[in-house]
Amino acid sequence: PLYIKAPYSHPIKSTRNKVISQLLAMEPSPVCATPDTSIPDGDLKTLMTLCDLLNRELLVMIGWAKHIPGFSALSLVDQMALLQSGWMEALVLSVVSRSVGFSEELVFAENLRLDRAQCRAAGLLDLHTALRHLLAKYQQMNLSQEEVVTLKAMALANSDAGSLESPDTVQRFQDGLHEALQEYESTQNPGDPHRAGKLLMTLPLLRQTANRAVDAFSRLHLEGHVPMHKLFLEMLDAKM
Ligand SMILES: CC(=O)c1ccc(Oc2ccc(O)c(C(C)(C)C)c2)cc1
Repeated sequence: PLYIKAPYSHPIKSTRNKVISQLLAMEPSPVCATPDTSIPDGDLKTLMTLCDLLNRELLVMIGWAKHIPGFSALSLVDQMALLQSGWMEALVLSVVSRSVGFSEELVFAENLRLDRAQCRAAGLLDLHTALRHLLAKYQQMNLSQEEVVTLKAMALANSDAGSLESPDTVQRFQDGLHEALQEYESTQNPGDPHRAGKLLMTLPLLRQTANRAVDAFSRLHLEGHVPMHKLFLEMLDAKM
């Protein structure tokens, strides 16, 4: 196990938690922005770069979900239903967890960080405001990487997709993640018996923030100035 100087000089306890170890192992490395150098710098270029980034993040997420313990036990129909309803929450949680170390910016990618003014210039002020509100909450909580990956999986599992083929199997999927979180917190944060509950109580604001992001993109799409990828539009439609 890795030994680093913790405050009380205990070695970092490697989590025996199989589910969380699997989530950590399968966490995809952050997607990088790939600006199209043929487009001159400007707000439209920023938007198109972000759109391309999001499209690749969606593809990565679909591959990631299969590795969440319990997800593959679902029918393909239910797997797609959870992805279509939970994708925005999972992506929002990713960008928020990447941005916690920054006071003003959103870290969409390591090579694409936008502050409030840049977001406003690109027509994303609503998005920036909504994300920073959620970010403030998570900044206070000082989330571990284990907690981030577990919350992302829970956001997908708990995304309240309509018309599931097998609600019982989804419930068991949720229960497995909940049990993993409980076990993790009881061993890693015994000093705060409410920690697991506090994390679950951030999910309503995550849901609200994701819905605000969906609204912002729907407005952007209706304005029609910026091309959007087909997959993104399909996933956006699934949220309407
Ligand atoms: C024009 C267009 O389609 C578009 C514009 C901005 C945009 O910005 C984002 C990029 C990645 C990303 O992960 C997120 C969320 C965190 C909000 C999901 C937003 C995405 C798509």
